[in-house]
Amino acid sequence: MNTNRLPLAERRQVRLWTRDFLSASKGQVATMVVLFLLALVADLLGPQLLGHLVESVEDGTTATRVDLIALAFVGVLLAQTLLGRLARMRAVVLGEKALAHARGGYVRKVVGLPMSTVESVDPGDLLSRSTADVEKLGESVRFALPEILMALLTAALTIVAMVLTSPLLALVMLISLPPLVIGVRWYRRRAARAYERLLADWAEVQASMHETAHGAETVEALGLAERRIAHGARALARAERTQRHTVNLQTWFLPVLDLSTFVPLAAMLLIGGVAYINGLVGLAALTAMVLYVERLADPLAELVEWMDELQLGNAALRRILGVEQVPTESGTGAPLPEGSALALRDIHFGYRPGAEVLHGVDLDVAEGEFLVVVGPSGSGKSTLAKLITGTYAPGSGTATVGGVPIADIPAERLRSRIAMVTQEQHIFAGTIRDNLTLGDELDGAQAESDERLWDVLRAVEADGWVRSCRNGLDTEVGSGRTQVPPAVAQQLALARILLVDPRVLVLDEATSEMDLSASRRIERSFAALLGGRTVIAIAHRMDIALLGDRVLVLDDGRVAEHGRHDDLLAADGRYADLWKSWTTAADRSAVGG
Ligand SMILES: Nc1ncnc2c1ncn2[C@@H]1O[C@H](COP(=O)(O)OP(=O)(O)OP(=O)(O)O)[C@@H](O)[C@H]1O
Repeated sequence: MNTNRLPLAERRQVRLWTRDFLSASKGQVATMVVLFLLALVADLLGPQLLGHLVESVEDGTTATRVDLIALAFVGVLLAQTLLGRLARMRAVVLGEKALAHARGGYVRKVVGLPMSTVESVDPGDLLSRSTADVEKLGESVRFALPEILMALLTAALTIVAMVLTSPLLALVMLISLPPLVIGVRWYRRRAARAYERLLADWAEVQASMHETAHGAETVEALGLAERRIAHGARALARAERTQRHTVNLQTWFLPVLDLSTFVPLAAMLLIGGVAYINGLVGLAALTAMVLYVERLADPLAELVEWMDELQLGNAALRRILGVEQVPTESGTGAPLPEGSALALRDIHFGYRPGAEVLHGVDLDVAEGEFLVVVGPSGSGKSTLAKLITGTYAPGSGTATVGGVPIADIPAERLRSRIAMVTQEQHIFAGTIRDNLTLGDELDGAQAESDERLWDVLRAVEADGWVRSCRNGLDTEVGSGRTQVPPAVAQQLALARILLVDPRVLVLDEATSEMDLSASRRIERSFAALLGGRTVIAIAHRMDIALLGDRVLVLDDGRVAEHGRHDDLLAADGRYADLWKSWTTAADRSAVGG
């Protein structure tokens, strides 16, 4: 079982990301803040009007004046509601944009990770970062951010209004500062750690369930159900303990918060009363001040409530951005390969320490040569292919293309040099154009011209089919839309590779479904793809060997023989044995069939 976890982003990285995002959306942020401020100013006018009302009534006023103040109060209330709504809508839009930005970055990074990294990390960790964590971040930016912004602005403006109303009484508020500052600092540090642990614990729960579901057949066959249930229960228990811890932290913090809102209210009534009796403040100012203090309690409570969500979102963002720290490429300054000749020298490789799969492979493939690699199952053919395509770096020895070590070539540059063609022809939901240019979009390159797309479609002989579709290149395919026949799917996959135009092609399993006698069209499409390129075909069927210029025989991770088909047959060695047993089996199945 794999337990490698992706790293967590540094707090500094999260701050940088947030700053970059905010500065890229300056205009929207400014509009949102201004709307919030206007809503708050309207909100703060309320207590002032009520204060005047109280004072006017005490001084003896007319009904008209009371009506006017009441009308102004209603107007202010309406303006506040409208502006508040507009501001929140802006905040939600901005939040969605931030979320899309984070999610897009994560997906771009993950699809660019080397296969060796993807295979070596805990799948639950990888999965939960793109599902549960993105969801947590989403809740945080959609709901917590606007609320916190609103609460902060409310608190700040309320304090400003208090200072303007009565600087003397505003000083009373200082009483609540020490417990508040100490309490928040104490809580924030602990809560941040607890939430990070909580997300990691939930990722483990997800990993455990994923592994059990994924390996259901093995679990069933080996009678591992009880063990897997216990494994899941342990992961859940850990998550539950952490969750309890976070609740525990809150139970300590909330009373401190209550205290820091209750004490100033009591102090304001007391000191304000004394000040009023001594004529230091008027009744209007005192009424407004008491209302302001009471109002401060709400944003403070909101702040704490939503700060938890924000901490959770922050922890999620650290996990999402953490993937950025995984190196996608080795040396970026490697020189460009000259030509496409391959040279492997004394390659040793194993997936795990102490279990070597390739034991000193030497191989030269000339530019434009078509080499077929054959060998018994498990002899290391696919492993050799993965080293040539740079999926894995050799443990020792060197593998070069055009004189440059493959491991030193940055992944996106390597993709346009060496491509792997497999049997899988996935059609993505989208237009035919999207399906052809996938690789370009990932690399951020210029979109291909239609002319070029038709050229490659013609080369693989799929142009007729695309023309027969009503919308041509814009025909929607995949996921229940226009059906793509399997042969065309294969041709589109080959066209995709033609667009990337790699100099070296590694065919792994790609040829296993190829019917040499019947599927002439696919065969011709393949011919268009192979022409002029260096090709290494991993053959799981021996008759593919007939297509190559040369055959290499792998046996137990070593090169047993290499040469032309006829010469190897004449040599009557390992190749001749494989050929004989394959042709006999093929004859038998032909007779049987
Ligand atoms: N991802 C992996 N992790 C660990 N071991 C692996 C991995 N892939 C392959 N192996 C092991 O490496 C050895 C060589 O496997 P490889 O797939 O390269 O052989 P192959 O010749 O392509 O076999 P086949 O013809 O059956 O596909 C086998 O013992 C296999 O179990």
